Amino acid sequence: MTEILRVQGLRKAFGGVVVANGIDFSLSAGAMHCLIGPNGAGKSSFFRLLLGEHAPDAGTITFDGSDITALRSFQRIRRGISVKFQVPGIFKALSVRQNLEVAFQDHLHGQSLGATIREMLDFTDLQSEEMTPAGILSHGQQQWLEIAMAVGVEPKLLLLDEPTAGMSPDETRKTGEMLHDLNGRGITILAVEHDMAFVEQIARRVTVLHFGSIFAEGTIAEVIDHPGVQEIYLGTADV
Ligand SMILES: Nc1ncnc2c1ncn2[C@@H]1O[C@H](COP(=O)(O)OP(=O)(O)OP(=O)(O)O)[C@@H](O)[C@H]1O
Repeated sequence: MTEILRVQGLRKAFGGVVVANGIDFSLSAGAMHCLIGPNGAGKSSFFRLLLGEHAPDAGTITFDGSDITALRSFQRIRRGISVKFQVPGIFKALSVRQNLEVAFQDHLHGQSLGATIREMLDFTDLQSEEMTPAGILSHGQQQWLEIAMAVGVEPKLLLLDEPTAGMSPDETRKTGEMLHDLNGRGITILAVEHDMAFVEQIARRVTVLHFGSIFAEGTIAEVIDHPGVQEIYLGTADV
């Protein structure tokens, strides 16, 4: 399979805190992959490095065949990387439709803008909430709106930081189905997730990050069976 992402020797420290300690990581195009690890392992920082919000101290990031290490965030987004962070990025006072318009305004215009908004309203089951202020949607609906804002621009790679945090079991299951749908449309997905049932629902392969380093990688069964993985969650393992 074609490789869509390759990270080599990625390193970043904030003073004495090393958030990425020489990460080597790759993703095949079409993958659905989860990144797990204890709190503070560096998962969100890794996303911020991929998106260009943090400049690495060392290492390279190759995306879709090009070295993007020196590119700024907006340039990476234009090349097809989209992200949904943990902190809600919706405008609560604006309607669902206005949120989608804001998210797509740099990429889509006229008929294609209208068509994509309709498609995303259908995809998220938010058709009847089109004019509802986003702030009064349920927590799950707000998360889906944000996913729609991230995917309407047709990314090649979608990064999701804890997409199911705070969701009910039903909302979590539905989110898993949505991600399978997106993956079926050809979008490569990399998700940070704590909920192992959800990881099992969506991921074919899993990478475990610990103290900014890759600790283990494999299928879910391989990772769960890994002797050190249980220990790092209990806080007793060294890298
Ligand atoms: N801008 C920053 N300046 C200083 N320290 C930072 C910065 N960003 C992150 N850190 C620290 O780096 C470490 C990794 O943080 P990060 O948020 O990447 O971990 P995480 O694996 O996503 O954690 P969680 O699962 O709790 O979200 C933490 O100790 C955090 O406090």
